[in-house]
Amino acid sequence: MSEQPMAKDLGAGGPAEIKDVEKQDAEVTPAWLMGSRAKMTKEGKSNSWKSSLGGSSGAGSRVDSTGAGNGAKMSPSDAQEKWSDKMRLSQEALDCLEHGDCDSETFSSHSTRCSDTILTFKDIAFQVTQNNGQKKDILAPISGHFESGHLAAIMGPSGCGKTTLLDILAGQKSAAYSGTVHFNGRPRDKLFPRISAYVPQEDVMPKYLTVSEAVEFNGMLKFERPSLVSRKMAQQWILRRLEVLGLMEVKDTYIGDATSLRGISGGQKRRLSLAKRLTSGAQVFFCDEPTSGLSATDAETCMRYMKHIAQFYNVIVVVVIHQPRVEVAKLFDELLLMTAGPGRAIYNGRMEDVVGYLQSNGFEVPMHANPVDYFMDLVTPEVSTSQVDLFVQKYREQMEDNVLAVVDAGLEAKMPSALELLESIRAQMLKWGRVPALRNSKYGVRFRRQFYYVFKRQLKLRWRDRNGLLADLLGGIIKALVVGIVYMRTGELDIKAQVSFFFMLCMSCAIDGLKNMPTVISERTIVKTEVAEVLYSDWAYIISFTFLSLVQEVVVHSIFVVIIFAMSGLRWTMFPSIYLWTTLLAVTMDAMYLMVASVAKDSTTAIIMSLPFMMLFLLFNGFTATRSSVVPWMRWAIEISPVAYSMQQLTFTAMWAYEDNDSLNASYIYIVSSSDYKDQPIRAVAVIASCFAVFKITQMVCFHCLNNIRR
Ligand SMILES: Nc1ncnc2c1ncn2[C@@H]1O[C@H](COP(=O)(O)OP(=O)(O)OP(=O)(O)O)[C@@H](O)[C@H]1O
Repeated sequence: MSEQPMAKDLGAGGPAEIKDVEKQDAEVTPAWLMGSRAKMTKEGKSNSWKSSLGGSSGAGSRVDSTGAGNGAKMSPSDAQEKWSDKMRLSQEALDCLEHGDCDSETFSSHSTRCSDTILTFKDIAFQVTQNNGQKKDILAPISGHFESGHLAAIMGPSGCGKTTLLDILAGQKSAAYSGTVHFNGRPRDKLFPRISAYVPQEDVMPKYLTVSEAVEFNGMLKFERPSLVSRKMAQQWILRRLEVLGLMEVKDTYIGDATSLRGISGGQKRRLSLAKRLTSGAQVFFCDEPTSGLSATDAETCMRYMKHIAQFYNVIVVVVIHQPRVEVAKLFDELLLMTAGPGRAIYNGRMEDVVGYLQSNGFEVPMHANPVDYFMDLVTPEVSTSQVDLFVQKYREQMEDNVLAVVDAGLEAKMPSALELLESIRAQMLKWGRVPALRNSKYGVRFRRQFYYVFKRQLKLRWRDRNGLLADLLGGIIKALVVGIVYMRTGELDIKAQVSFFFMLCMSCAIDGLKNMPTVISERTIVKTEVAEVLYSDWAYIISFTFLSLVQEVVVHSIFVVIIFAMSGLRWTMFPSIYLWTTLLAVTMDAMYLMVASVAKDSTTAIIMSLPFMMLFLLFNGFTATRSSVVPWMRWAIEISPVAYSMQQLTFTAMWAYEDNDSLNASYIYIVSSSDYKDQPIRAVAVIASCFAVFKITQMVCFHCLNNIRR
């Protein structure tokens, strides 16, 4: 059983929505694999080990070098033993590749690799409308073809449209573009995200997750574990990925961030980004500037790992990269070089042929010069030595026809579709026990599982952020003590003191939720990346977040109310009612702040945006501004204000609690009538609950919509 396919194989699962291949004999090669081995190759593109593999193992299938039998016949201990063999063989194959001391036969017999795949794109063009209304071409029609086992670079001057092209190829561009992108000779479909991975330039990850947990999270959401693969076995497999990317020594280290938690280094973060996607079993990797911000040494190490991934797992790796140093440039098999204004191809072929191409066109690369640097200088429009027009013309004359011939053949290729690849992978996985039927969904696992993993991670992250939790709890306690001191023994004082205590209590509860806005804003970036990667539906996050933040809010609020009430000296018979109304008020106002945070671009904007809502509810509180004192056309503000309803119900609570105290009771009756209060608990609950529902639904919908706006 293959290493890389393992990830993939584990990805199949769920209800029998497409076709239940469960009953198929796991040893039988699916029919579509027969005769589909002829992988698209450009002349001279295949390297020796690759062509040798094509014959023996067969493109589109995997070699099971462990010889694991049918899972149904294996006992768990047999499975464990065979799994260990598989891990050992995979380690040997990697060592062999790293040290370069084995021939292609040895390598392919040790390593079990992904199916051969191709990615072909034709006439991709992209335009934007400028502020003055004029159209601007970002990409002129551009075509190309990438193959598995190869590391391909997209290079070019800044702003020439490299990232735009990569985003289009990866299916990450939501803006309209023209042209076609085919995977294995077919248009990409909704299953493409399950076999591809996008490694963004800035990978935001939760700081309180360890390296191995981050990798495991991706793996678990991309595949269903076969019944004989225990959690321990799955973890062994994750550790193999960490080994492949040189992350073993930091496997238990928190990822951290630049400010509050020292975690892994920048280079390790880049590699972790790759390891996460590797675990998802992708067969096509799109990487946007994976070396940006890294030292020259780290950049080289990182690219070497990517080269390993391409070769070891036989996957397509397409990398957007700025001028790499010569050692790094040499690692690439293919180069698509672009120029700017608009983005056009000026070289599309093997990296090792660059020097010859330049030479044949009269440009001798100076001794000791980096050929890529030299070439880039010639095609960067702003540089004085620029020869953009000449190279555009040379490309048309010398390369374009060949490229288009390969592209046209690629578009017509009859190779397995994403569904067929997933089916074959699942068929292999059946050797390791039962695997749920393949799902016709862009998600690897069912919503239930998505929710489970997202919720579990959220819980873990909140628990590990002890400082945050402590600050929240201590903040609540300190606030309660400070306010409690001010209103100490209010129960023994007159109506003025008591009513101002209720008013202050409502105000505190109404503004408390402001502190939660930065959390939602910082987590949003992470969720956006993960949702774009099709790891899970954003509803899994929204529901988890809503539940957990509600619980945390209620716990902190409860501590606050108990302390402050105990210090106030009011009668304990009032407590249930006071607790109920203040809790309803706090969670509703919290929902309002989270709603604003879900649309605001940063914390400052969120605070500014929340001010009008806050002022509306706080000013029209039914006490300082009563139903009879406000202008008639603004009375509606009191009718919808959760603060006003809470204040009203607290006043009634106190009035009944002090029924035996004539002077206090009379004062309360006066307040009730002068404030135009009505004892309407059901209406109060209904209005506050409606506000809560409106805020929550708006928050969820806004979060969902904004999350799905890509670029
Ligand atoms: N959706 C869009 N709307 C407006 N402009 C866009 C959009 N997408 C890309 N562009 C513009 O296209 C141009 C090319 O951007 P892109 O990021 O692809 O370039 P690049 O070659 O990757 O640049 P760099 O190397 O500096 O990262 C930029 O000017 C960018 O602003």
